[in-house]
Amino acid sequence: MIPVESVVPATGALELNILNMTKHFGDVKALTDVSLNISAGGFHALLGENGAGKSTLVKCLVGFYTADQGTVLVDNREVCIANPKDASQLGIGMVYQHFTLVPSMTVAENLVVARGALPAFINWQEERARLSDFMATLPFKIALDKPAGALAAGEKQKVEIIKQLYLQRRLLILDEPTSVLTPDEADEVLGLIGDMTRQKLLSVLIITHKFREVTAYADAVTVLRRGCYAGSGTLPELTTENMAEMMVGSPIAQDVAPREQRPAIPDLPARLVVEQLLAQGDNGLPVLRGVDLQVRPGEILGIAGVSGNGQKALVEVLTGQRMKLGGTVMVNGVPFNGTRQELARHKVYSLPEEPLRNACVGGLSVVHNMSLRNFDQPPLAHWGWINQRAMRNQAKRYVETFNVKTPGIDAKIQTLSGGNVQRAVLARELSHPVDLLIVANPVFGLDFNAVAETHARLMAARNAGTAVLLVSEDLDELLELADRIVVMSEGLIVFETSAETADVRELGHYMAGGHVETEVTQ
Ligand SMILES: Nc1ncnc2c1ncn2[C@@H]1O[C@H](COP(=O)(O)OP(=O)(O)OP(=O)(O)O)[C@@H](O)[C@H]1O
Repeated sequence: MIPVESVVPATGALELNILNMTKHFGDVKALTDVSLNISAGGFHALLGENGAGKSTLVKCLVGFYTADQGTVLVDNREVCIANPKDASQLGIGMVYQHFTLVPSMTVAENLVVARGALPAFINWQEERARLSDFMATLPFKIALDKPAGALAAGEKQKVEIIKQLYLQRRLLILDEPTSVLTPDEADEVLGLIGDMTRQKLLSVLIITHKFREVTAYADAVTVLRRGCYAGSGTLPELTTENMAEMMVGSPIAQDVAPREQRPAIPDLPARLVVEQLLAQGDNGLPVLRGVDLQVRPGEILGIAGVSGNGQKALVEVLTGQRMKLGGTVMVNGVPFNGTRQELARHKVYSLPEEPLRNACVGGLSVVHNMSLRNFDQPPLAHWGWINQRAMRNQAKRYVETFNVKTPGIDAKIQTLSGGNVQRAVLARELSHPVDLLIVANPVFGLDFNAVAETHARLMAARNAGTAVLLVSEDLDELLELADRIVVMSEGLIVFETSAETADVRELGHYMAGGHVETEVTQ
């Protein structure tokens, strides 16, 4: 085996082979004998259902986990990647779903610090000049002097990618990199990376659930199923159906009922009424600046907007996780502050963004997380006594109905794959009669079957009379599911349209910061 230092070549895309990689977590076999080849300059997609082992494979590759077995070849030479530093020395970098920037440092400082091994004295003039030259080679612009914490999610993700390019990576691993980007931003970023692969400057391994991205940018795919190699092939030869079939055996198409077949929205008073809502962000600056909206029973109100425009704070205020500074929130005609009692009384359920962080206790078991909403109520509790068996039975039912892949109901929820955490929270929040449902990016990280299932569940809830507030950065999702769409920009609702007659370009205009000074009507 060649020591890492002697393999590091100058620059240029690297060829990577993973041979027979196996990884266990206790009794869970997350990877079994998986092999994968990425050609130099290849744009390779790694596909698989939630829990198939994709993250485990790339984490083994970058030295975050140690595989139990397996060989990694870089440019046909065997290497040992014992930790992320080894991967970095080989020119292998990773962009995660979550951000790794230091919020209080500027973009320039983040880029320079990422280089590591800094001199005692940093000549900022030189660094700035070098960074400006580098930025001039990129098609998108980011203000180097802005603190990373002040950037919107899409911009942060661009900086994460810029950081990897600045570090002259030879293989870039992208783990669902476009989840927080608009389709245009995604095309911009993937287009740039695609150009670099064609020039043989970079090889790419991308994990994505979006077939559109695979067909538009990848030249090869490897598919995992239940931790095993399930197939591979090249594009454009492989169709979306071929890939879906490899992922699951046979694809399930669960279509959402077309708009015209939906029950009409009952003529009832609004269930959620928000007026002139004000709130501050974590940085003390206004984040909600007078939000007005209403949602009626049997209606889905879609909130469109580029992330970072107050949507997260709105969900937090409505679910009692952030204080409002002014305005009113009424549910079923009475003031509502999102306390646990009020949530239960008015049957308000929610799926916030990043459910592992915002809707779960990571170190608790699946069964306990699934009981967080009702552990102290019948049938799980009587006169203060918690019935463990009832709690376990509820969890087993949820796991089965929502097809949550977990080693068992006693596993810590933080050990489930991202998509399965999402399913577990959906199961908890959607298994009761729901009067008001507040969901933010509900299919983030879900595989295609789970997306169809989740959309069908949201639509079923709407058709059963639930008032649904759906925050989504995915316009297609909003156009498919919502009855009305409003656009949120800089903490305000700036535009409203019926989803049926919505004009995507007009929505895009307001999402990009265009304003209109008209009253929003219901
Ligand atoms: N740290 C861990 N401890 C225990 N089990 C784990 C751990 N990490 C992953 N697993 C298990 O390994 C399996 C593969 O998970 P992994 O996260 O690799 O899937 P994935 O394909 O990336 O899924 P997703 O699309 O949902 O992100 C799952 O059964 C998961 O529960």
